[in-house]
Amino acid sequence: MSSENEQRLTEQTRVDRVVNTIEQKQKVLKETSTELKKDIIDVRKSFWDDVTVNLDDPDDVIETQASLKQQAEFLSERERSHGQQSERMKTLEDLRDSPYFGRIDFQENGEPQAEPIYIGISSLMDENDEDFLIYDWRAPISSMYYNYSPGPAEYETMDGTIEGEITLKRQFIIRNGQIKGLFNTGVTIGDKLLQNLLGSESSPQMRTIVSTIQKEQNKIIRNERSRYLVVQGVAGSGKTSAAMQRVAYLLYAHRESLTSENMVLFSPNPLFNSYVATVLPELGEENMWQTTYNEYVQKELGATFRVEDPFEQMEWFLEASETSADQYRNEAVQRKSSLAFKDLIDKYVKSLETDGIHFQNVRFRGETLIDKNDIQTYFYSLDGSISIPNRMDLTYEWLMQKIKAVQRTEWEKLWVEEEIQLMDKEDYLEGFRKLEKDKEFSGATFDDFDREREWLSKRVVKKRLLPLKQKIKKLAFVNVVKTYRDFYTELKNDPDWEAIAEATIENIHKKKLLWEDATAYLYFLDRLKGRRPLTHIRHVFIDEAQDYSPFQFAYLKDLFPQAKMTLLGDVHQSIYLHAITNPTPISEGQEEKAERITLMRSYRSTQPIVTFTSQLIEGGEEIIPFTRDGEKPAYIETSSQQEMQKRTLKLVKNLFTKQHETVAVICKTSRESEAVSAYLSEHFEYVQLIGKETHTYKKGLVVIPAYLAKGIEFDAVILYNASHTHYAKESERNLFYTACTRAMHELYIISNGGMSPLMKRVDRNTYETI
Ligand SMILES: Nc1ncnc2c1ncn2[C@@H]1O[C@H](COP(=O)(O)OP(=O)(O)OP(=O)(O)O)[C@@H](O)[C@H]1O
Repeated sequence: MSSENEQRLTEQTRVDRVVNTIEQKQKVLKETSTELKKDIIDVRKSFWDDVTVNLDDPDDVIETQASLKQQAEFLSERERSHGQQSERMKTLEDLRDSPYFGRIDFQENGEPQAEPIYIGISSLMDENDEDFLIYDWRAPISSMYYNYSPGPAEYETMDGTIEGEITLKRQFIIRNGQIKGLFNTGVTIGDKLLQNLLGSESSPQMRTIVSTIQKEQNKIIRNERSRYLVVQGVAGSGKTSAAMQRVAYLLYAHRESLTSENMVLFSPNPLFNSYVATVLPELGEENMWQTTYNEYVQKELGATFRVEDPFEQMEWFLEASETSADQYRNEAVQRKSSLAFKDLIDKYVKSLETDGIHFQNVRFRGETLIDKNDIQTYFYSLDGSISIPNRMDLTYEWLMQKIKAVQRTEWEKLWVEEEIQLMDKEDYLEGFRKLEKDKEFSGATFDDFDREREWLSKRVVKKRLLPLKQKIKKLAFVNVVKTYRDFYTELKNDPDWEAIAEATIENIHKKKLLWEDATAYLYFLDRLKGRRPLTHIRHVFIDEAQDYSPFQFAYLKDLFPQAKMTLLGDVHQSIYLHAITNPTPISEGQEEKAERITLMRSYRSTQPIVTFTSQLIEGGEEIIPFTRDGEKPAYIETSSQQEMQKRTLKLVKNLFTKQHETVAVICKTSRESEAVSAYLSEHFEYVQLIGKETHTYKKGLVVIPAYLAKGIEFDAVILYNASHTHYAKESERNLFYTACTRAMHELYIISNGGMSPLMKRVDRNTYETI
């Protein structure tokens, strides 16, 4: 038998043993889980039997509450354990299928021999719970698997650095408990496992990469030091993948103190959110709070304004002309995203410390209860050294006192009597019952009709005043919009700002806020009313961070003051107007305290595709393609819209004969996507048109605007209408590049008329013309 076969046999015997242990453990777990489940059902059934309910006097009520609480805690503790057992069961099931993917033999200095360390998605102890059969990929010792080739190696533990030598490094593909592939890696890693994975077809759901994490990516995943970790990585370099595995790593490494509730991920759009949502559950971890910056902004401001979203701004930009209105807006976007603009707001807010904040009348039933001028006078009578938000809180308390006084006089008014008359029977009865109960508790007697009336009147007033009190609590008595408008009225005096300020004021009048104004307004609002920072969040992940303006990033830093931040992006994929020529949070030198990691190796696309796409951008020659063969990208020129559509149709048909899972036709705008989708729908049963609200997509044909394709990937991409008139502007280069880099295996570029100037510097030998 060849030594290779021998190796395989020995390893398979070990796999069999491990699978056996897993099955044993599953059996035990199943038994305890069944018992626990039975327990839970019993507790639920007999819940009230074990609770002493006695409401006779206040002491009894407290005792009853305590007894209820105890019983509920007992139940939820059981349920939690049951939940954990189900999780473990699922992990064991995954391990049974594929127990591990790696092995290193490590000889610690001073030890007589090397110990084999097997690495999988979760740890597993042997039958006696003494030795590790599998180490979790996140365990300190496992870091060597990712960081070293055979030779000297070390890893960090709580007690210091352990040094030694790796004498063997082996990769496995195990499916269904059977070894399908086994590769020993030498000093130079010819990563066969990675080769294998990258060659496979795409999926509408992101995959985990734990078995093939690369050294550079591992630095991102296990980084513990930095307050701000900035990753600049070329398209397809595994930034998002690294971010997701980093979340899993942190949850494991700090499992005593960190849960998924302490983390948030900002994604570029809802589609992306669902694209990555399967990674953590696959790794046995819970998903964190996933949102988009737009979602956050809309939630905060949607009740006050119709806030434009970033995609609308993008559509405007893509179709913008040379008119002066468009030019002004372009200029406004650049200015309003800058930190200099934030400083202007700060300066204005400073002036508001002494004068200028507008307030609203506090009104009740159509009448002014407290005049806005009185509120303003009160506010500015407070000590000027107290911050504006704190003075707002004091004003709130003052207003509540006033409301209390109103409450005392209002109940005698006629409307209250009328409302009691109109009370429907249910309400009346409910009030009456409550009254009876109050009587019981207080021992009071309400024998006469008047006393009952008084009690009901007070209730009516209290109920009616509740919404007003709630509004006051939210500081609705501050007229933020008007105060903000004044800011622009002042700016208008500056000739440089006049046109922009005028246009903004007009929008504010219409209750409209453009995307470039949203952060500025939100920031202004917070400076006036104060916002409680989200201190429970300890890790913030910002994907596609190049799309955030310096102002937006500064806002997020204020919102999450206790958090470490991981920013992932690619300067060449900055597609938003504010970011194309200005610095972004991932540009060099933007965040002084940041640690930067640069990823230059691209994994997504075949070598010919990377060779092609890297010529589209400045400095692209430094991108290192992962060696994976494939067809050269193809350029197709047509002479009419109709022909372009027909050729696209033919291409799609042809691509699906090649067993691709996902084929995307990437258009420039949503309007174009709609038209292409309508055309293709005449010939295909299932065409998925992706819009800004789309949350998921399935395998098959996808038509998508380029700016929504950020972060995701497809087996084959057809870049639609890459004509010289359609992708004409230099400012669209990044969008063009982003679209092309979505392709994993095949890329086609189709145009109507001449080729886009953005392709002019691409070497003709690196693509086919068909
Ligand atoms: N170490 C790895 N092992 C296996 N696959 C990897 C690895 N790193 C990246 N990939 C694969 O490469 C592709 C691109 O990864 P990912 O989407 O994380 O890159 P990205 O840098 O976020 O890309 P972009 O900026 O272009 O959106 C994915 O299919 C991912 O699974």
